[in-house]
Amino acid sequence: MSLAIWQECLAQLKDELSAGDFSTWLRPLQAEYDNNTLSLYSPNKYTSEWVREKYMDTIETRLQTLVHAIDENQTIKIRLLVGTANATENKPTVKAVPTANTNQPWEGESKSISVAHKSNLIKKYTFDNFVEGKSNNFAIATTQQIAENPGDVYNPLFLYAHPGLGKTHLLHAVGNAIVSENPDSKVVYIRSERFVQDMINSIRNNTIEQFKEYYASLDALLIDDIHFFAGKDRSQEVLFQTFNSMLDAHQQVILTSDRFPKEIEGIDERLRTRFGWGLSIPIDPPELETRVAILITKAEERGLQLPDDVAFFIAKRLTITDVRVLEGAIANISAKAQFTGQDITISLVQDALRDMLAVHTKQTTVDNIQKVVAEHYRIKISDMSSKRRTRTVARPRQIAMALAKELTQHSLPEIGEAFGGRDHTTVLHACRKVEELRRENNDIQEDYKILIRTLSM
Ligand SMILES: Nc1ncnc2c1ncn2[C@@H]1O[C@H](COP(=O)(O)OP(=O)(O)OP(=O)(O)O)[C@@H](O)[C@H]1O
Repeated sequence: MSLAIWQECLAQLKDELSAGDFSTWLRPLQAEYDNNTLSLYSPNKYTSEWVREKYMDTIETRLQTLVHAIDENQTIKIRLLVGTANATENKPTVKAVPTANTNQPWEGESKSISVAHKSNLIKKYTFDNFVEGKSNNFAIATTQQIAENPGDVYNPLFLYAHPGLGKTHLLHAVGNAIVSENPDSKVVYIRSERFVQDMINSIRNNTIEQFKEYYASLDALLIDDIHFFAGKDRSQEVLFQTFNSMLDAHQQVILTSDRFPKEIEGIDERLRTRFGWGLSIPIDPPELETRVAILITKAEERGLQLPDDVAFFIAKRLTITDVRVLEGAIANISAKAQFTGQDITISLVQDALRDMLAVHTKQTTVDNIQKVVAEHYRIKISDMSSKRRTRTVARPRQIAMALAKELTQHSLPEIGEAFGGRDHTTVLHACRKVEELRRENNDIQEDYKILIRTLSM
């Protein structure tokens, strides 16, 4: 057995826990496997206590099930420690559960815990708990139409977005909606890695025809993270055949990727063209109001009441492009509030999110915004403060002012001051102008999004 068993366990828990809980508590654990012992290292005592209290039982049960699937007569020890792999502070807690034979291969094992032959739909991801905003309303409207008429309206549908903007959530939401409308329909969600792995196993076991038949029998196939196919020629060929026969038979296919179909490198031209045959829709990073709504919704899901001013406080500071960061923030706040028994106030939030906010504030100073925008438009930083009014300089300056307004806490007069002592009305005018330009001019809208992304990383 190898560390793969822990990875499989993590992959399962990732589907079950909220992304915030997963990335706050489980992702930071470092694992080490040696001599039939799985050691999990948490970065600090606080995380260790939380993991022990909330997740240890689940982790053990999960590992036990995985191990039993291979061999019922083995045992493994699980230790939860504070520290990193080679420098621990605490005495370990040792717990024993049955496990696999150490010499037994895990990867590619024909007994591997394949999930291809079930829907894999995660019930918690629905349209109801997907917060709508300008950044995603087109994607929501389209997927809802598909849910009502799978196979008929937009086929295939291609959703693309940066990580953490809700592609997976929407895929499950469509799947759940189709099944709830028609419980007999066969809908399958599958990650591309799993599709490839199942295909390899089928080739190895001489069951590729059954593999193809299985996909031919579905009403809807939801394939996540299609960029994973890059460079995997044989898998692309099988995907291409599967895809073609499904589209010909009006079976719904929805695919997601982190980029526009034509931009996925390492994918055969025929396949890329086919991806683009239906509709390709982006999901953009959530704007301020949507971030606020997401924070409030995620808090409600934990039974927490997040006051509006606190939600705005967080959303203005965490101008992220990955919603998991917002979920992580809520997980931290929730833990802090539970531990201390305090109400959720801005001061509690400042305390709970100290590190997160510090990292973020460092990046979103007006100076940094000016630097990043100047570099983007290849103008001098000094032109951010100069009196020059030619458009090549004035436009980027206005964009930088609008970004400063959106991403920092500075007032209009303070921003004006930072841009060569300009009046606050000039800043206000710049913000309005940029808003108008973003609506009317796609290039500016794209530039603006790229800049926000750069400044949020
Ligand atoms: N608009 C939204 N409303 C509510 N939750 C959201 C929204 N957007 C994203 N999320 C949440 O953020 C987390 C990450 O979303 P998801 O896994 O769907 O992203 P993704 O685009 O598939 O990311 P990746 O490319 O890394 O797989 C999920 O828990 C999801 O519920």
